[in-house]
Amino acid sequence: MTTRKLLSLVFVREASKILLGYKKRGFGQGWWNGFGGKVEKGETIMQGALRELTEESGLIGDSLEEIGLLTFEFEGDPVLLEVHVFSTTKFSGKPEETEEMRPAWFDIQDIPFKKMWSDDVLWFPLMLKGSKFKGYFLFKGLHDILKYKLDEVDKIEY
Ligand SMILES: COc1nc(N)nc2c1ncn2[C@H]1C[C@H](O)[C@@H](COP(=O)(O)OP(=O)(O)OP(=O)(O)O)O1
Repeated sequence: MTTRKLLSLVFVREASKILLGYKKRGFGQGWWNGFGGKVEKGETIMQGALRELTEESGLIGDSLEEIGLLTFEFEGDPVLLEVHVFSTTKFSGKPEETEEMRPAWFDIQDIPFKKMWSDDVLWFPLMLKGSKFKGYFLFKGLHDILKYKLDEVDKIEY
């Protein structure tokens, strides 16, 4: 029987730059990603996204927009990851290194895809051009994508 784990993933944008965090520990350690994590009991996905953004980057987000819904399956693992992707250009504070993440701004022409999850190179172009998207990815191990489906959508519907 499969179960679903809810997670958030937040990207902060400014002009032609995007803020990524280098994951220092845990799932995705050693790779650059947005900021996010598990949605906790009693909080909405949006509340979880805002909390994780602050915990991992020191920034306080404002007006997060949900832009993507990604489902990840890992071969042999009955737990599906349902990752809700958010974007914002509105925030306060300064990015600071935390126990979990080291933030850095990247030009959108210079995103370090070789040091990121292998699905990112497939859906980032949709995010960067301002589209909303839904995707499913089946992984073998942590690197290889066996199959995937990715669609641009008008609206994120659950
Ligand atoms: C499998 O492909 C993935 N690609 C991308 N780009 N991001 C992913 C993928 N799988 C998971 N993620 C994101 C979703 C979350 O933002 C983080 C994982 O969060 P984590 O497991 O670290 O959650 P926390 O609540 O922060 O964990 P702690 O228990 O360490 O606090 O990666």
